Amino acid sequence: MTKPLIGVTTYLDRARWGVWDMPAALLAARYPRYVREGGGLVAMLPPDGPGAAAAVVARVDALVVAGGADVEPVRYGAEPDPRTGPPARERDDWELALIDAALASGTPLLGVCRGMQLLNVALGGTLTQHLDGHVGAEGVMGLHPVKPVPGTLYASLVPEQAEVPTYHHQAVDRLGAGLVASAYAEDGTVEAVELDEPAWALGVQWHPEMGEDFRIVRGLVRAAAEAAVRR
Ligand SMILES: NCCCC(=O)O
Repeated sequence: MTKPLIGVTTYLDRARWGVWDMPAALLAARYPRYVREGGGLVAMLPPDGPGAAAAVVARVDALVVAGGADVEPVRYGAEPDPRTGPPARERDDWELALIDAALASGTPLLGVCRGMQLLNVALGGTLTQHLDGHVGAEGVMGLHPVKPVPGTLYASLVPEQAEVPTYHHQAVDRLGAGLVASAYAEDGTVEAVELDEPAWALGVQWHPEMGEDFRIVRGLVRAAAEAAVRR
């Protein structure tokens, strides 16, 4: 059977390589490795006009919304806190359109860090613009335990408390419509969200691509294969 094709969003940032010094679509190589370890094929999805999102989603079997810049606060009705980073408007527009298209079409979706926050914002939720004292909030990747909520999709994939690699200074505040929290950190930070109806849409606040636990991405790829059969 053909492996499911997993679309992964990218940064758009200035980069230098060889004689080149210019804007580039960037994706940490950990993401393709993670998707391949999960059993999927990778398609990188650099920002495009939001009007292309539905056609792109129709051609992939699942979507990973990768980590990155802070979501522009106006997207969730907030004034920017001085500690919020500069906006990545083109990327926000593109990824919000991809998330809308994935949810509308039942395409399985995994949001990683920024991707989880964007999933929450896409559904009308809000973010805390800066966390004090949370592991990973002071500019250094850290590890902390995450506890699953029994009965959730996340708990079906990772039933036990797990140490996760984490790097973020923002977090989910008010949950978006139809989302439930499916894992928490010890300090009460929401660490995973998912839809409360039968659909494969999961967001995790940490960076699973930085670790060696592939249960989440294997779940995504299984769901992608099932969704491909239904199409
Ligand atoms: N806000 C973008 C995701 C990373 C962070 O919260 O630092």
